[in-house]
Amino acid sequence: TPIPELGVETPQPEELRVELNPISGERPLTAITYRIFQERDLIRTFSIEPHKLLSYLFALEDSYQQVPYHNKLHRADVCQSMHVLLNSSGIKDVFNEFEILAAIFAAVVHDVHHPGLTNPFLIKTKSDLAILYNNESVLENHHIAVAFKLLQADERNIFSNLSAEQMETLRRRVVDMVLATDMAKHKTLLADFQNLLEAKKMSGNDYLTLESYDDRILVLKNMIHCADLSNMTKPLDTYSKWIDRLMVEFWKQGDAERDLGLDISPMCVRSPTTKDKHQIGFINSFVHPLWETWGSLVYPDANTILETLAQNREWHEASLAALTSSTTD
Ligand SMILES: COc1ccc(-c2ccn(C[C@@H](O)CN3CCOCC3)n2)cc1OC1CCCC1
Repeated sequence: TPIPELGVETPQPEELRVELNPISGERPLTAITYRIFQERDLIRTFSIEPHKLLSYLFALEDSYQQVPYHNKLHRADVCQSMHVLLNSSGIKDVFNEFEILAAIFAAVVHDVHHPGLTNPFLIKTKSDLAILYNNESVLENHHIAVAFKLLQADERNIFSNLSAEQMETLRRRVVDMVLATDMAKHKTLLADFQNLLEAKKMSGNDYLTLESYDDRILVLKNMIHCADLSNMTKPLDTYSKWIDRLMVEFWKQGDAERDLGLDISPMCVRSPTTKDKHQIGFINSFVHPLWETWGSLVYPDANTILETLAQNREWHEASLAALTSSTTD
């Protein structure tokens, strides 16, 4: 039976549509994720009970701390970006529905209940989370634990119709992908990705064939990492809104560091040039190398993304030049 467009059968679709509209405004994560699950037919394929999916997504939306950037909007953004990346040319037929379920789920839970603080801050302040996770991928471990804890309630267990073995593999994939969003893993993750693509190029196949679990999850790890670092590849007006949110979050951490008599993290210093300088540095060090590698995998699908990334970097360089010239006048 086809899944009704609004998720549930109703004799008054118009009234329900009116009801649901404000939800998509207040509940962007639920609206986007539910739609993606529907479009990818995941609800039917895995016999997910719609009311359980809504309960779980509502719980995810409500399980967050009031932080300006790492909140449900960012999660919705990463989920939507993941949805698009999964359709990239050259890989759209590579992954099966189990991997797609795991990838969308990982994106939607990847930073649930984020405190708006960085791993280094949590570690140097000897926070409960750092003690609990022994300084190792502290936030990422927390997000995974919260995501699976929420699943334990029967009315939220969207995977109740998966076999034990299917659930075990899904959990493994989700843990692997969310842990891969830890920036501390970036260099290794990208190097492994580049080695894989080099090896595939040597094999001469003009399309990607991925046999082992390790190769397949390596591409998915880089995909969620790309989705997580996709703000800089978006049109400038969207990108600059993300920057403003993130800077408020980082400046608040900087204030906490000062109040605690700790060194203020470089990115958390309130100064007009901080924004541009660090964006340029972050794009050069992390974002461009990653997206350039992704672009070689899905060539030519990411060309527009790479052009937008270059334009955004130039915008920062121009505003930095304007700022520094005005201050030196
Ligand atoms: C719009 O600008 C940015 C947008 C995003 C990021 C950024 C940094 C790390 N990440 C990824 C983590 O948040 C991964 N999280 C951790 C917690 O666990 C889950 C996964 N994202 C950095 C950005 O700018 C830089 C920082 C200040 C200036 C340059």
